[in-house]
Amino acid sequence: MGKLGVIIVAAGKGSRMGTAESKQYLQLGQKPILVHTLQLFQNIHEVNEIILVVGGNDVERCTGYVQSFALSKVTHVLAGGAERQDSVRRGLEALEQDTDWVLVHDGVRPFVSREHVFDCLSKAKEQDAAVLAVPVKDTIKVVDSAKRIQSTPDRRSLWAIQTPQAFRLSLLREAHQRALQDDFMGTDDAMLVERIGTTVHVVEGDYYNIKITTPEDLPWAEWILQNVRGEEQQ
Ligand SMILES: Nc1ccn([C@@H]2O[C@H](COP(=O)(O)OP(=O)(O)OP(=O)(O)O)[C@@H](O)[C@H]2O)c(=O)n1
Ligand SMILES: C[C@](O)(CO)[C@H](O)COP(=O)(O)O
Repeated sequence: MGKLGVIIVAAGKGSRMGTAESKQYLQLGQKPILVHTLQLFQNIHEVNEIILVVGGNDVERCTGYVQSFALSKVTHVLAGGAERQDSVRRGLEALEQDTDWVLVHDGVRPFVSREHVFDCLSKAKEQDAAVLAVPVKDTIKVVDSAKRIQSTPDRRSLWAIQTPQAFRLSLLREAHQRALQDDFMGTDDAMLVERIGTTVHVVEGDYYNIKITTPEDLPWAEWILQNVRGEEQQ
């Protein structure tokens, strides 16, 4: 079976949301967005440990959440880094030594379904590395800096990548170490694993697993909470 650790990254500034309060602390229903996400993983029996990575000024507030929402699996509340990748790396350093598998998940994706978390983890246990994703619905163009279309990739090969991303822990640690050595910065963990030559497998998720990013995501998030995922989150 092997021990399972989860890293929740929530140290971003939320600049695209544009609110005074960073988006992970905005209320969704009765609780901050980040608390919904944490409760989801707290309630998965197979999870042994959760590392929560937050902004340097938010460690105290989040330690308070751990107490008040009885998030007993959160063993560390750490300050993150300048980029998401730096925050994940700090989380990796904190995981217990005997951890075998790790899920990395965005603190601002509160609607991943339990079923898809298990699907992703199962695939990683077979193949070492797996991520949730959905097929893109739009036609995607490659556009240059002068806003001229350069090409149109075949949509059948395009997937929008989500989290969680699941890995054998030793593999993800190596991938982060190599990225650090090479001064490589990626926008997700899969990229770091891909570049060291390991295949990452895609597991189909669903379109409700949004990353709350811009203001129009907020009413959509409230709707998903009320109509789709409300029961699961309590
Ligand atoms: N230095 C960073 C940057 C991002 N994140 C986290 O990574 C996740 C996905 O990032 P994104 O949605 O881009 O969040 P922000 O960086 O906060 O948003 P923005 O780019 O609009 O500033 C979020 O949970 C965010 O808090 C992090 O832990 N550390
Ligand atoms: C990891 C991620 O959520 C997968 O879609 C995404 O890459 C995070 O990117 P961002 O630049 O931090 O929004």
